[in-house]
Amino acid sequence: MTTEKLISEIKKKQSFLCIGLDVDLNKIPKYLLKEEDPIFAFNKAIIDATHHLCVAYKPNTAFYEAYGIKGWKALEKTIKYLNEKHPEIFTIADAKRGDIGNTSTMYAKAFFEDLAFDSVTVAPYMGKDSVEPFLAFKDKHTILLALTSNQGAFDFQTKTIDDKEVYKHVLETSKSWNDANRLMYVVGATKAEYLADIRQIIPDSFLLVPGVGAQGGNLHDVCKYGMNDSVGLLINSSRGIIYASNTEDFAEASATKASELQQEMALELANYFGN
Ligand SMILES: O=c1ccn([C@@H]2O[C@H](COP(=O)(O)O)[C@@H](O)[C@H]2O)c(=O)[nH]1
Repeated sequence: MTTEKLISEIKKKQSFLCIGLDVDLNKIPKYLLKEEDPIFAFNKAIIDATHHLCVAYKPNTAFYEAYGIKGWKALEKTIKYLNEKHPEIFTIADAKRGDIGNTSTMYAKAFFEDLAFDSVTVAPYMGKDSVEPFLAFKDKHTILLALTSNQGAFDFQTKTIDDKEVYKHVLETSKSWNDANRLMYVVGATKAEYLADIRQIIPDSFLLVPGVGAQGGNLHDVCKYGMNDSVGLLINSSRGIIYASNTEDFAEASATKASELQQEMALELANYFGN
């Protein structure tokens, strides 16, 4: 999907919500466990109930890999369902990959060609030759970890090298790479106070912002410092939406939570764009 199409969907739906499909079989309603594929049954119900409220879905691959072949099959069915039923929705494989060049190419083939995701998250620490194989896929997006939402972000990402924080090196260096116009960046909602500085370096790039909801990040603060003239934000919530209930009303309850966030987002868009 092109960035222009993503922006037009955001404007149409008045939403820049990304719903995280992080399926834990211990947390889904018990009666779904009787289904042949409980993970897909859960995802399908969540997607059917929420697709009009969000512009992106982000399955974190860990939650599928943990269940072996059955989990991977459920991931395949989920992305196929999204691509067939909702091609207007941006899809993110949250896989945090990146390796030497020929290996990165195989990761990119797995997520872009085989599974047909629109984007994949990639760790930047092996450098340019580990990221450019992902960028070589012309109609796809690579989402580079910049400043993550967890406490461990302070272990390396905010440390300084040559008087500059490591996450700033990631932003500045990567924006000169080939096809950098298709780079997006992960910045945690819990790090909203860094967004003004981040926007100085990458004013135009899209940011994937996890950490609203269960991790306590604040949507208004993210918008205040992170929104740009193209909106420039995809704000993710996973547990806060998909586990709103673990009884038969779980899909309806997820739609209620998603709708609350969508309404907040519509207000933020009105504040910024003045309509
Ligand atoms: O910095 C990061 C990068 C990725 N994540 C992932 O996003 C979701 C957040 O889930 P919640 O349940 O809304 O907390 C999850 O898949 C993380 O692995 C992140 O949280 N922070």
